[in-house]
Amino acid sequence: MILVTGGAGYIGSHIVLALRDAGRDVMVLDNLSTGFADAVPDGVRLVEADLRDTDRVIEALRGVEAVVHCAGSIVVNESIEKPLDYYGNNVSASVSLAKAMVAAGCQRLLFSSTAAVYGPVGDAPVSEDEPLKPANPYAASKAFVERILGDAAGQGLFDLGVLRYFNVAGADPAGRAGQRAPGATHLLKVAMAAGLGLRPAVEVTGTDYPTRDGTGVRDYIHVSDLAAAHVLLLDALAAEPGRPRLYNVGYGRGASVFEVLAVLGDALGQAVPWVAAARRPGDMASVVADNARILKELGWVPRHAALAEIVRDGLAWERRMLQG
Ligand SMILES: NC(=O)c1ccc[n+]([C@@H]2O[C@H](COP(=O)([O-])OP(=O)(O)OC[C@H]3O[C@@H](n4cnc5c(N)ncnc54)[C@H](O)[C@@H]3O)[C@@H](O)[C@H]2O)c1
Ligand SMILES: O=c1ccn([C@@H]2O[C@H](COP(=O)(O)OP(=O)(O)O[C@H]3O[C@H](CO)[C@@H](O)[C@H](O)[C@H]3O)[C@@H](O)[C@H]2O)c(=O)[nH]1
Repeated sequence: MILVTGGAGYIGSHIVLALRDAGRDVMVLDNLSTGFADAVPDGVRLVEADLRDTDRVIEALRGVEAVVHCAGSIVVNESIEKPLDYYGNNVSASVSLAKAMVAAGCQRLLFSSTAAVYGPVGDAPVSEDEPLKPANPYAASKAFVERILGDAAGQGLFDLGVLRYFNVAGADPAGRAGQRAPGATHLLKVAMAAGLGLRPAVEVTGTDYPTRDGTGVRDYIHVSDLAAAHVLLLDALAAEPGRPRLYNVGYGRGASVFEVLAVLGDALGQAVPWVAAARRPGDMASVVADNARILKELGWVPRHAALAEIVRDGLAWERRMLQG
C-alpha cells in the first residue's frame, strides 16, 4: 500500500491516478485545507487528518510500505506574509510525518520539493548540484525539509527520494483530474480564467526582467509527466534500498509569460487580455531544469512536453468545470 499525503490536491490527485494506472494500491491522507474529497477516486480510501496529528498518522500508516509526501502550503507570496504558518505546515508537519513513519516502520518516503529551493539562478538550466539559495519562506521551508529528511535517511530511518518539481501545469489528458482550487495563483490557471472571461485580465507580474521579452521564464511541466516520475522513483527506491535519490523534474526548456499567453491565445482562438503589473516579491527572472539525471537514472520519458498540450489539457479541464 502506498499513502499519498495531499492526495486530494492538484498534484497529489494525479499521482494517485498514475499509481492506480500502474496497478498499485493507494490511499490518501489529507486535511482538505486546499484539497477536495471528490478529487480522490472511488475505491481509494481517504483518511481526513492533519499531518501534525502524529498519532493519527501512525495509525493510518499501518500496512503502508511507502509514502509520497505532497501535502503542504504552496503560495510564495502568502509565505512571505505568513512565514510561521508556512514553516509550521511544511516543516513541522513533515517532521511529524517522518516520526510517524519511523514509529510505524514504514520503509520509503518520496518528498515533493520545488525548483524554488535554488533561488536566483541564471538563464542556464540548473542541476541538482547547484547550491541552494531559497529566496522566500516557502522555498526555505522546502529546503529545510530536504535537509531534515536527508539527515533521517542518513541514519537509516527510511529510504528517501526527493523530486524538485519545476512549474507544474495542465490536467489529466483523460479528464479525470485537474486543478480545482478557485484561488490558485499559478500563471496558466489565472490566464485561463482571463481567457474564458472569468476575470478581466492577467496581471503580468514583471515585464522588465532580464529575459528575452522581459517576463519571467519557467520550465512548465505537464502534471501527468510529473506524476509518472513518482512511480519510477518509488520502484527505484525499492530496487536499491539505502541509496538516496534526488531529481529535478522539468523538461529543460523555458517559456516566458508572454509565450504562455500566446499559446493559450492560439488554443482559445482569441488573445488573452493582460495588463502589466509590478514584480512579485521573492520572484525570480528565470528557472529552467537540467533534467539529465532523471532521464538517465530513472529512464523518465516525457510524453506531454509540448506547451500546446499542457494548455490544451488544462483548458479542457477548465471547460469541464465550467459546465458543472
Ligand atoms: N504546483 C506547483 O507548480 C508545484 C511546484 C513545485 C512543488 N510543488 C509541491 O507539490 C505539492 C502539491 O502541490 P499542489 O499544487 O498539488 O497543491 P494543493 O494545495 O492542491 O495540494 C496540497 C494538498 O495538501 C493538503 N494539505 C496541506 N496541508 C496539510 C496538512 N498539514 N495535513 C494534511 N494535508 C494537508 C491540502 O488539503 C491539499 O489537498 C506541494 O508540496 C508543493 O509544494 C508544487
Ligand atoms: O498572475 C500571474 C501569475 C504568475 N505570473 C508570472 O508567471 C510566472 C510563473 O508564476 P507562477 O505560476 O505563480 O509560479 P512560480 O511563482 O514560479 O511558482 C510555482 O512553481 C514553483 C516551482 O518552480 C513552485 O514551487 C510553486 O509552488 C509554484 O507556485 C512568474 O514569472 C510570474 O511572475 C504572472 O505574470 N501573473
